[in-house]
Amino acid sequence: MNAFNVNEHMQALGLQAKAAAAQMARADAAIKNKALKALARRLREAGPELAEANARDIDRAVAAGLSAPMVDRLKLTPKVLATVAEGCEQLAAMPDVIGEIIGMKQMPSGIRVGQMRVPLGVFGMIFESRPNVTIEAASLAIKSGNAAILRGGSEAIESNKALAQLVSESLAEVGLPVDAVQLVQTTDREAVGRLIAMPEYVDVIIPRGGKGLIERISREAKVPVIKHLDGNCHVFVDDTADIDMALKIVDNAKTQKYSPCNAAEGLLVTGAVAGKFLPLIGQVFAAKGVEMRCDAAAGAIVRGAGLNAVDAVESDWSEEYLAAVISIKVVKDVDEAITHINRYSSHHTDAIVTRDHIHAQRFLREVDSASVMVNTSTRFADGFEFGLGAEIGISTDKFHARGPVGIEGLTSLKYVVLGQGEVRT
Ligand SMILES: NC(=O)C1=CN([C@@H]2O[C@H](COP(=O)(O)OP(=O)(O)OC[C@H]3O[C@@H](n4cnc5c(N)ncnc54)[C@H](OP(=O)(O)O)[C@@H]3O)[C@@H](O)[C@H]2O)C=CC1
Ligand SMILES: N[C@@H](CCC(=O)OP(=O)(O)O)C(=O)O
Repeated sequence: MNAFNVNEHMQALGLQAKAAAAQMARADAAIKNKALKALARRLREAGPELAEANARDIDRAVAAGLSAPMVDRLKLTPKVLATVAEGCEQLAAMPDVIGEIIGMKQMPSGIRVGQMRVPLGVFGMIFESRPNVTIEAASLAIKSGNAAILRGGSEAIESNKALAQLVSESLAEVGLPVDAVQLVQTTDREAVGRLIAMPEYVDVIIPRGGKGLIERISREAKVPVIKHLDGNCHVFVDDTADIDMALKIVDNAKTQKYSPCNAAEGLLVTGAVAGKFLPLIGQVFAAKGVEMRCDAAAGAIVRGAGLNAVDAVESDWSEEYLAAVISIKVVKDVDEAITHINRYSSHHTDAIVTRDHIHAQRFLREVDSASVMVNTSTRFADGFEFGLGAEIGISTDKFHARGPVGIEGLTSLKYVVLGQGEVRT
């Protein structure tokens, strides 16, 4: 048997994706929607092959000593499958934006100028070991008329192969090219190196992951990149905050799930309310086993309430724990909070809890993050929650797409010009 050749494999995926992209770009909206509904049906009716593939991934992850939240992220429970199936159906029900022409205006020369929404072409996506993302990316690729080459996390390879099979069957069922969504069949990271350096086939790369991934992409990518990076998200409790509301929000932002990029990793509290708020949230955290890494002022209050605190070091302010740990700092006012966030946050999502309209407005304008929130939890930074139907991920880039990326983020606008024989003088 021939040895698996990564280079040849990636070359083949690229070539096939390019051909499929042309067909997807002109595919009828009704056919794409039919494929999405077929995929939803297959996910709901998935047989033992999928469950067995997922069990193999989970067993391997447990044996390798992966943390509980990371193993959790791998699981294709009936609820996860129902949610992704529902996501496909919701996308099918959404209007098709491909081919839409907007802003048509008559110019003094007589020509009419507008913009048409078109797919990006082929996107390559590298993402974490969360198999539901395979379906979210596949369904968004179909709806937006793109072709996708997907490289999921190595811990999820078996589940991803089984899911990719369902996607292929759904595309084939409605007569769309099966190569519109392809999964990289190896966990060899050399494949990532190839995927990000094939400008002849790939129009854009969407990396979704932590710093190591991004360093490699920034060094080696030869195609445009929409970065979906780490989330060092903050909640700032202002001096006029409703304390009960702040408790609910901070608790949810930190503890509802520890592994997502939109979970809070830093808590900032103004000195005016720290004495009241920190003992209360400290009790909530202590009961849930959340380690509190505090600056001197916060530590004194937390310890004064009879709770444990760890002294924060400089690196804690930039840390994305993805675990039951939070950094806590007492700040003087909204200015210090904004300065701290702009210096240490990963520019993903940050929230203020306040009753002061001016402070809320300043936070929204001055915090330089993809999503800025008032009186709610950072956990809401999500395409589904923002009404996009589904999401490719949360872009921490400023260009092309920022924040949760849905259908429109996978498209661009080209100019269309309609004339009646006008020429330029
Ligand atoms: N902004 C967003 O939308 C999201 C961001 N994230 C972020 O992702 C991180 C958590 O996921 P985690 O699994 O730890 O992320 P990693 O960055 O470790 O892995 C993500 C993907 O990148 C690959 N990868 C990582 N490093 C390299 C490299 N040097 N060369 C080639 N491929 C590489 C991994 O492959 P392999 O399996 O081989 O390790 C995996 O497929 C957090 O920082 C989180 O915030 C997560 C979800 C959404
Ligand atoms: N938008 C998603 C975030 C997804 C996410 O960050 O995933 P992961 O880091 O793999 O746990 C949500 O809140 O559900």
